[in-house]
Amino acid sequence: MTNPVVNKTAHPFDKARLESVLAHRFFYAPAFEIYGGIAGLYDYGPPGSALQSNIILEWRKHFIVEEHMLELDTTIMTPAPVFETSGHVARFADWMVKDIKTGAVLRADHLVKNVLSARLVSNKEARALAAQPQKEDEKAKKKAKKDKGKPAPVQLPDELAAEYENILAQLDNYSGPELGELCRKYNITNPDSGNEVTEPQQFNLMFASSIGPTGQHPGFLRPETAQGHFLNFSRLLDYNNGRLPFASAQIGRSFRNEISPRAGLLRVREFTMAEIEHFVDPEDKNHERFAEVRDVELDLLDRHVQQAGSTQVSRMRIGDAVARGVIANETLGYFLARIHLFLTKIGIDPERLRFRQHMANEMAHYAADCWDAEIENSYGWTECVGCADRAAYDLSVHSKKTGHPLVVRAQLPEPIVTERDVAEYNKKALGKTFGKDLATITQAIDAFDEAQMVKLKDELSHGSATIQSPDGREFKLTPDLLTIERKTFKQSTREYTPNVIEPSFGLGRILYSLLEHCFWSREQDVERGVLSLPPVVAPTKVLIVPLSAKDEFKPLVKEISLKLRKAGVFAHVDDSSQSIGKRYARNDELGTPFGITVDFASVKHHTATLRERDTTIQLIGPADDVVAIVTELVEGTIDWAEACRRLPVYEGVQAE
Ligand SMILES: Nc1ncnc2c1ncn2[C@@H]1O[C@H](COP(=O)(O)OP(=O)(O)OP(=O)(O)O)[C@@H](O)[C@H]1O
Repeated sequence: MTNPVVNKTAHPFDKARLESVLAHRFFYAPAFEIYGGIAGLYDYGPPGSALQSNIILEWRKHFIVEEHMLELDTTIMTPAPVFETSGHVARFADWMVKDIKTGAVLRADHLVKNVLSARLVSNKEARALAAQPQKEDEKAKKKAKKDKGKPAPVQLPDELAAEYENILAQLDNYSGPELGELCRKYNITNPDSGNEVTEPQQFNLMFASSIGPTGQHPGFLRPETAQGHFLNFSRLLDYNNGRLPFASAQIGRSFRNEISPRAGLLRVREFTMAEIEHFVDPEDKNHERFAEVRDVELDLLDRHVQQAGSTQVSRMRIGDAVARGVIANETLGYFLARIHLFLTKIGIDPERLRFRQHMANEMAHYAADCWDAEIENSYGWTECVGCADRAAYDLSVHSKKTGHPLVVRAQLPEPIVTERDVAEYNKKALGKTFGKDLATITQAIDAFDEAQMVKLKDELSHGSATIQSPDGREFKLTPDLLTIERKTFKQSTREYTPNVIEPSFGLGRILYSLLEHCFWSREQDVERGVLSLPPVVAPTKVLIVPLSAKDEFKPLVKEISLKLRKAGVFAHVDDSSQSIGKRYARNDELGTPFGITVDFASVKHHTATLRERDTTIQLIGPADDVVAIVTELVEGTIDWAEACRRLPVYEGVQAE
């Protein structure tokens, strides 16, 4: 028997139904609800927390354990100078506009996107309507009734629709003033009120605070975990025996004062991130394990395609994408492939996953290349993981600011021997002639390049030379004060600032997209929602269902529970008075992949039935075999088809 096929597309995805399941089963809910709630803050309930923990567990295995990454847990509260140096105080901002009458605040790029997308949808509807002969049948009447009060769709001229498509394809490439121009040019107003909006202004997204009772030390809640990695670079390097490349990893909370958080978990003000900083030699960005992922195929949307106004992806092997220069280097390509493998392993639909390259204006000025893993959900394509080659920016700025060298000293395989002219000073004579300007003179000469040194040597050989200090003063030098000698230098180490490749995951966005991708309704009953979460992330792996709460079932239920616990399988006993069918239905909504039923026959023969969530097929076997098989299913060492080969199908009816 192969894996039985389940028709998950029998009913179109029903978002309202999913939302009701998520609220009803308490996956997550608005925080502080009984105080009226605050936009962008959510609490996770038992299944949501367990799902997030399981995603994190898998993330740790897939990245930290598999790649020997150095795990960190750095502070959230950060003194202001850190973010002044990193550029966040000046630049970690979004463009916002205000409704000129109501004062309502909107994010400028989201406003343009929402209004133009809505106009394109309306245009499509109008064209479809114009192409159809007007029918007065029951269906048309019903639709007219449903649409009552809705504005009639508006058809756009072809060129205007094409302009809108082009703008939307490269929306992230516009600056604030350009977004303002778009609002004026295309008459974009606040959709809630119809009022005009102000010119875009920058709004910094960091939550400001102060550290200590005096208020003397301003601080911020971190908007990402990255700075904690950079500031600890020297210690990490030391921990790694001074060797590169290596990666640090951190899972923790970040905070962003988003302008108008909407779209549930997709745009919140406090969220969990999982970030990796992979430190690499700028002269060698090849990756030791690249061959392992060379054949992984990704849907890529490169910047040239977007800048030409298209969103057409190309499916490419990661090996080819790096070889053709579509992706800047092997290390970046390696991580894109590993991100793809992780997301699909936890249940993201590969057909709804793409990698979009940042356009020129969108990318930070220091970044060498940047790709976002975007997942399609009912809100559209959503960035869930950013993956950037940040070059040497972060380590360089912190090192410059603090004077602490954040560099690597690598032993060269062969020492480099060079010859150069250097100044030999007669410091006694120089001090006598120039007094406290001695240091100014020697520093100016030591900073000379080769050509300047040759010129100085030549002039001195003719009797005297005049040099200029950085503050513009001139000093006349003679051969008794200094000579220029040719010297040989041997360099056996190389000092450099590493480059950083940074994959940065937002767990809430991944978790929500996963819930959408896994949700469907049973063909025979639209009310019966199912979350087909893979066992690896499912909150509960096995539901144990005795026929009733009667004492006679208890010993076997206890025995099976204990054996599963010993095997490390998270199981839950439901001995409530509801029918078995209802108990299974509840657990289908919670995403529990397997059920073990204990009935009178089980007690008598020491057997149990094993039910699979998606197919609802039940197998029967000795209780110990069922425990062993379900353990393997949960660990992913066998699939359901293999379980069906090992145990006979149960033909009874008790469970559904
Ligand atoms: N407000 C938010 N709510 C939830 N997740 C977020 C939020 N902002 C960022 N993330 C997550 O953190 C990841 C890395 O953050 P990054 O700074 O690259 O996002 P961003 O480019 O600022 O996102 P956006 O453009 O959508 O605001 C994102 O890919 C996303 O998964």
